[in-house]
Amino acid sequence: MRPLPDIRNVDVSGQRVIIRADLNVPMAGGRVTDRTRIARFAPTVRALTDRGASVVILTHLGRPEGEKNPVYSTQPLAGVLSEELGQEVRFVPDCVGQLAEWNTGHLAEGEVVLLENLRFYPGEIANDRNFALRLSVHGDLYVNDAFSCAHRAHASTQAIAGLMPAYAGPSLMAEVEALKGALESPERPVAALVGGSKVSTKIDVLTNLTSKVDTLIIGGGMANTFLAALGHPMGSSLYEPDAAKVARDIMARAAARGCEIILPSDVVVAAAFAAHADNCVVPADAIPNDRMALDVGPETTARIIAAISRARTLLWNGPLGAFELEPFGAATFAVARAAAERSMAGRLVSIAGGGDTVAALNGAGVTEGFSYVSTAGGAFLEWIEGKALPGIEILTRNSTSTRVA
Ligand SMILES: Nc1ncnc2c1ncn2[C@@H]1O[C@H](COP(=O)(O)OP(=O)(O)OP(=O)(O)O)[C@@H](O)[C@H]1O
Ligand SMILES: O=C(O)[C@H](O)COP(=O)(O)O
Repeated sequence: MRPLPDIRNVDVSGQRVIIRADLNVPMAGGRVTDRTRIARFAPTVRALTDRGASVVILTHLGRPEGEKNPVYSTQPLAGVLSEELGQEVRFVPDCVGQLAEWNTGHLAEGEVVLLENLRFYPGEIANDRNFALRLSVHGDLYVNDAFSCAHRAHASTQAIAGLMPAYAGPSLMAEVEALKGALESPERPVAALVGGSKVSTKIDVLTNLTSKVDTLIIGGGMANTFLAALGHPMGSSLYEPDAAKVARDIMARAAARGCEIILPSDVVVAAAFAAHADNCVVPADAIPNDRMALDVGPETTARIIAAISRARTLLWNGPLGAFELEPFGAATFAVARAAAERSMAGRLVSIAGGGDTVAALNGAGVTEGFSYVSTAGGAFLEWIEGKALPGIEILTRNSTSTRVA
């Protein structure tokens, strides 16, 4: 990979710097429930304001599908970022157009503004050049500090970087360096644990992982999709019916390549997606019609812990269950504790990533026990897979980046 143009080598004094951050943090009831991504990003802003720049922050939050939806407003993030920075971060209730331009056009040195959710506009995900142009007028330089969005070719991660001097931010660079170091020649056997709910955007990654890892442990909504592909009834569980063929192909490839796949043999089912919902443990092939699988069961948890104790490297993205709802975090927390213990005993290199995955490790109180914790989930998986990430590729290709240095 060609070297990334580093914003730390640029004189930013008096410049308006646009930063693409990933402040897509877990939320509940309009409040931030895990601030890891915000806390990791704050030093990037501070380093720029200390050097005389004003800062315009771009981020998405959730998947509002191109429509303005107050549930996904970035406004609550401004307060949390202000606390982390120890400085006011002004929220601007749009990311393009007159109001946004007026705000970003009148920034004093050292001032910081956070714009409204980029994904309120369809042009963001469409990687639309015109939308990127409308974003680019907010500043003189562009910085991408969102490693966890680097797998997305969106207007704010790719198109904009072709329109103005573009640099990598310090936390993006730190993530790349850390993952390169940890994954260049991982100690074998390597186990990957993939769970969570973003089945359709992550399932394809598993195909290539079967040739990179020795054991593939599948949990969460991802596991439900595999169980459904095996023909098991899924009741009202979250799963992706359209991915059945891909799931079957992955299982066939894994068998051909000698990659062991671990799927749940028992699951915790509940009547509703709610904390303390009426629940019980059933075999994974016997989910009742009116129940949903919200966690893997105790037998599966023990099998996963045993598989991790045979591994020398663990790569983990996506919780095993709906961990944010009591008691459906039991498997995730037990596995997290077991992995952290082995890591601290020097028997395992444990690398985990993802917005909710990090929140789950924080919930289990074991983040410090992991060898490395990335903010990235999908991007982390694609990095392991060996794919070029568009948000990083464009920075290395962009010749305009040297103009201001
Ligand atoms: N069995 C399940 N049914 C429904 N939701 C589940 C289940 N298991 C896990 N989840 C949900 O998965 C979500 C997290 O998945 P996700 O793929 O977003 O992980 P992540 O670590 O945040 O990765 P990324 O950073 O890529 O988003 C949690 O909100 C959790 O409730
Ligand atoms: O949480 C993530 O992985 C990033 O913020 C990307 O979110 P997305 O999967 O909705 O693009």
